[in-house]
Amino acid sequence: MTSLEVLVHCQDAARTFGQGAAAVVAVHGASCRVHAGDRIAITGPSGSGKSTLLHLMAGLEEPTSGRVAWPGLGGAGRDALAGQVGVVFQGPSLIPALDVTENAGLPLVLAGVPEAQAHRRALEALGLVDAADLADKLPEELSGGQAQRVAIARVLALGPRLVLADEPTGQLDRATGQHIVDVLLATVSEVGAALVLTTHDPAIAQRLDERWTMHEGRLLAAPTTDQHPPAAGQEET
Ligand SMILES: Nc1ncnc2c1ncn2[C@@H]1O[C@H](COP(=O)(O)OP(=O)(O)OP(=O)(O)O)[C@@H](O)[C@H]1O
Repeated sequence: MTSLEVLVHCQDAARTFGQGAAAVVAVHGASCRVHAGDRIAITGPSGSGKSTLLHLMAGLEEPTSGRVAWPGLGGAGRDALAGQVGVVFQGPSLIPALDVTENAGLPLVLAGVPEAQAHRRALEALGLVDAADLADKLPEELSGGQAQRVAIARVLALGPRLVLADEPTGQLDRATGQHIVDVLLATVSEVGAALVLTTHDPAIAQRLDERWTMHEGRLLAAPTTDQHPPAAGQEET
């Protein structure tokens, strides 16, 4: 369910990599808002700027011009985001030497949560993604889909208000990918977080309530007002 609380607000946010003749404008001034409870898919061809926009929303990249703010997450600065924004990456992202529970609890430990508490919250999050039986395994013992469920648990353990998933199904077969989207949709609802997910796969994009499109660094079809976005299938043209 969406609300009018704005978690992320991009105002003409642009990101250029490199300088001079070698400069690449990954994102031209993008303006958009993500509200509490939103479930948004960002689609677009390879190199169209989806990951870069997601990284701007996560505070992992700074805009080279324009502004990104997180009014519903404590303000304008990236420092306020710790624990409130979780990112699920496309590829393998688990630490090989740590078991599944240690991986899922690592961000909490790094944030200063006592180890016993981090362990308990990691186990709870693994339960949410139906991976409690994997708790003692090492990443090398997991399938791609299992590893991605653990990566989702690692984000959920933080108790985030916003989950940003960058091609979370990109390295999985279609059926496993659909299952991972099921898990993401169910768990963000359960913990009350908003979800923004990038994907090449139209079948996956259809599963979310809203679809935004990127083309050559430009964000198309992203509502920029505080109004509720139109329901799926009724987008403005
Ligand atoms: N760190 C970087 N340094 C230089 N160029 C970059 C960097 N990150 C992205 N780019 C460039 O910015 C453009 C947009 O890349 P981005 O990864 O955001 O696109 P994408 O739509 O997510 O692509 P894909 O679907 O293949 O992941 C590309 O031309 C890419 O090469």
